[in-house]
Amino acid sequence: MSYLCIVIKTKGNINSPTEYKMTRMIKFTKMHGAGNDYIYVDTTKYPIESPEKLSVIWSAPHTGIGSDGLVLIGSSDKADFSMRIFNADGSEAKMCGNASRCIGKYLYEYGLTSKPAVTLDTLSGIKVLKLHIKDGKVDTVTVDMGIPTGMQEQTVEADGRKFTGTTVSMGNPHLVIFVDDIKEIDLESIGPKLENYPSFPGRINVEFAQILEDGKIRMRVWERGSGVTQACGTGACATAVAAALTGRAGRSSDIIMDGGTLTIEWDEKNGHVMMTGGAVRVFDGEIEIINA
Ligand SMILES: N[C@@H](CCC[C@H](N)C(=O)O)C(=O)O
Repeated sequence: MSYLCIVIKTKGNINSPTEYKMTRMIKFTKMHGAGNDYIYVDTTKYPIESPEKLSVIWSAPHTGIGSDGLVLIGSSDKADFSMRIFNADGSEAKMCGNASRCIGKYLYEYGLTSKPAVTLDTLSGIKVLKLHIKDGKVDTVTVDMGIPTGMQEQTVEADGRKFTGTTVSMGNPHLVIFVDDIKEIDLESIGPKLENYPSFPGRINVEFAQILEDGKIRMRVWERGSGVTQACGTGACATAVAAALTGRAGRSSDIIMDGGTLTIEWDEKNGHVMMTGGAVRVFDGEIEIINA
């Protein structure tokens, strides 16, 4: 396991001894789910006051730790633990599929729980995580992502092209667009235009997807508040739902993203979407913040 110590001055002056007295070390863990990487902080031990600001500073690739955002693990009076998720631009989202699996691994492997099923309080309700354990480690996690809502056909225009997609909310909003050849899509150019499209005043996550010959689904994502990421758990669920609704796939799909594959099952009986995939701890670190 690697260990990293980074000092980032968020405010203050090297010549000011008073401000130096106000520094604090925060332990964090960098984790990824299918390449979607976040900085995880256990706020029961390391309370954080301005996560919106820290997410921007810490997520920066060259001057920070580098990540798609910041995830806070906390206590809850409604569930075993709580999760808050901040994008790299500091905006807070209601739900994060990849982070919920990583939290399952974090809680079990750092001894915060010994239960194979954990409840997680999120801004999008309580989620149940089922930990699949192999040789004492969390191998994969299945998350009950709840019932999708807001499914509607939506036509949008960007870079002189018209696209018709399906909106799906998995607690956070997604627009899923199926295309014949995903390689033709310039995501860096089209993504921000659709994220900020006038029809979506709260902005939106955008997925481009292609049905492959073997029935699996190749998907690339532009995430609201973080840009192109290697994977999006809620986006994978939204893609599977959109594919099933439009007759492109059945109720179970493998969604292949840039950083890995997630298996999504949309239960016909109760309408819940179940997401299964891996979670990886990259390294632990310590970072200094100056509260002045
Ligand atoms: N990567 C996430 C979703 C993170 C939040 C999203 N960018 C939003 O603003 O809604 C996932 O794995 O679900």
